[in-house]
Amino acid sequence: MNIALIAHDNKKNDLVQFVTAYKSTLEDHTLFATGTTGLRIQEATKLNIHRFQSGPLGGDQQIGAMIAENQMDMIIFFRDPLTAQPHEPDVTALVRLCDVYAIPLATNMGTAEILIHGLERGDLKWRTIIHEKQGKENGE
Ligand SMILES: O=C(CO)COP(=O)(O)O
Repeated sequence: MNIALIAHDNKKNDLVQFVTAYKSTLEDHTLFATGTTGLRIQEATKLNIHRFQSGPLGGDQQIGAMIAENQMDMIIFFRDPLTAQPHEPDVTALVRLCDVYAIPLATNMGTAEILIHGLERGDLKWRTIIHEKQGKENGE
């Protein structure tokens, strides 16, 4: 599965802690992140992560583009609900695209726990079917 990891500044420590706790699950997947979040996670866990631009510089939009191509299977995005973000429209657009494409999205640790356990027990297998269907439509 392709999984995106994103956290606003006040939530980065929480996400690093979360990814460290579930490293053995997450290392079986292809991980993506916005710039600073990805760096923090890489430094702490040594996981292999494809890093996009920092959020305010377009990282959320780059992840959104992958969603629009149906190439992102799950998003863990620890948002900071108490701090205004200069790129709030990008954040809103990312969340919206998750709804457009029915992509599982956790915006806090409580939901992220549930998504990870769902991932571990195969609840996201339907995404593989979507990818296979998409491949057939593209003649692959
Ligand atoms: O701002 C972000 C998400 O909206 C996260 O970006 P960084 O990971 O670069 O801090």
